[in-house]
Amino acid sequence: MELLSQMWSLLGLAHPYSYFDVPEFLGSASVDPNELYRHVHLYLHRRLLLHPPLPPPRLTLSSSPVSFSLSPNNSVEDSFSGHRILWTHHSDTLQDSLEERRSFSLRLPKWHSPSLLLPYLSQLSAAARDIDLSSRDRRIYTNSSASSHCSWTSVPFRHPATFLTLALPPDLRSFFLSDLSSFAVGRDFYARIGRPWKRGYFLHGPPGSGKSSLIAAMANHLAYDVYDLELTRVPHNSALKSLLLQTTPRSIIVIEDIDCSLRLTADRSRSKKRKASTSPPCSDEDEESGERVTLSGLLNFTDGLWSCCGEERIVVFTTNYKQQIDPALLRPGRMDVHVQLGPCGSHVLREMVVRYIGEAAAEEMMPVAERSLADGATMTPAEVGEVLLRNRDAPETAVRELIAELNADLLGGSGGRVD
Ligand SMILES: Nc1ncnc2c1ncn2[C@@H]1O[C@H](COP(=O)(O)OP(=O)(O)OP(=O)(O)O)[C@@H](O)[C@H]1O
Repeated sequence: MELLSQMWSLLGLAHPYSYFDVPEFLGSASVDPNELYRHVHLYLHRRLLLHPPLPPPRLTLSSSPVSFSLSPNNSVEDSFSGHRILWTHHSDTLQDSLEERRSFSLRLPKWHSPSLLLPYLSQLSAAARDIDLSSRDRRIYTNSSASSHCSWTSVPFRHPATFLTLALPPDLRSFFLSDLSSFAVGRDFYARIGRPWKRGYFLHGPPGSGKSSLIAAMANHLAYDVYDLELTRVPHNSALKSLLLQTTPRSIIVIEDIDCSLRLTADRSRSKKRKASTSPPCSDEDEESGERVTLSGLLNFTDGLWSCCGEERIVVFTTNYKQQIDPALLRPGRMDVHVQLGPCGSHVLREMVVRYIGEAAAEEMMPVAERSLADGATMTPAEVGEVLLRNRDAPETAVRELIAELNADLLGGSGGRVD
């Protein structure tokens, strides 16, 4: 690059473009050169796939998806704010060594380069992060046995639930879509207000009301990994901290059935009794002996000092029995969003019937079903799904069975709401 610039000045010509050794140029800015290199690589790869230049770059065919690669000294064009931008791939072999050094050089119009470079690179990094998110293989982790060294094991996460496949009351669906999306782009907001970039959801409702499916839809919507934390396998608070430290950003940490994971309420009431007697505040015996996970350990995990290691994380607690949860876990400021899921309302029921057996069946059954629902009949989405699934090739039977089950159950119910 330097050589090229010198050639232009030797020839006495006004050099129309500026070349940048990007990491050097950004030396004073807080940019990680390795991360930037990776972003440039991802971005150019996607660009080559979408806009192959002429003559086309080398095409690599293998069992994995088709991919283009840019041979050394070849360039790929981009544009930004109406200006032409050129990336060139370089590959040099170091003297006295077989090691190959690869780099990209960026060429920008000279007179605009100071104002273009940083906005262009930050746009490129944002695009690369999106590509990264949408293409990476996501995983679901679970904590392994209750040995003193707790760790996570994982498998690929391929749950099919999304906010399109789940039947939800429209206001709940739009609440989740906008709440999750604004969380995902909230880095600057959380930094500005001085809070860790995390969000807590507390989902409660009867078995089969869709709590796990909703978590899967959240993870799919954000393209996050899932850490399914089995508290009964965590031997003590230090192990809980260690597990937390091992989680990665852009993840959802889930504790299902929090009411039966631990006897947290019992811990709490014992602790209260102790406080009323002679023990000093917070002197939880279990915590002192370090023998098990306590309520205070869990609270520290959700919103204490340890909660802010790592960023862009969502914590979800679920329970079938909200009344059995210690109020300390639910007090304002602890879990940001409380959502009650329940038996199907008429909207959810209709949506499920349409999706499983078609519009005509829904038209036929909804007037009768709505009367039963108004009279207090309840069925959870899981119960409705079961009837529809086993009769998916016989819509008339499905309708008949659903109406019969609704009439057999005349208790009250809602369809789900944000508390
Ligand atoms: N809103 C929904 N739309 C479509 N199907 C649903 C919905 N909610 C639940 N289901 C179906 O019901 C079944 C059970 O759902 P899920 O496991 O999410 O419920 P849950 O509330 O987590 O139950 P549990 O408390 O027993 O763990 C799943 O097969 C799921 O596909």
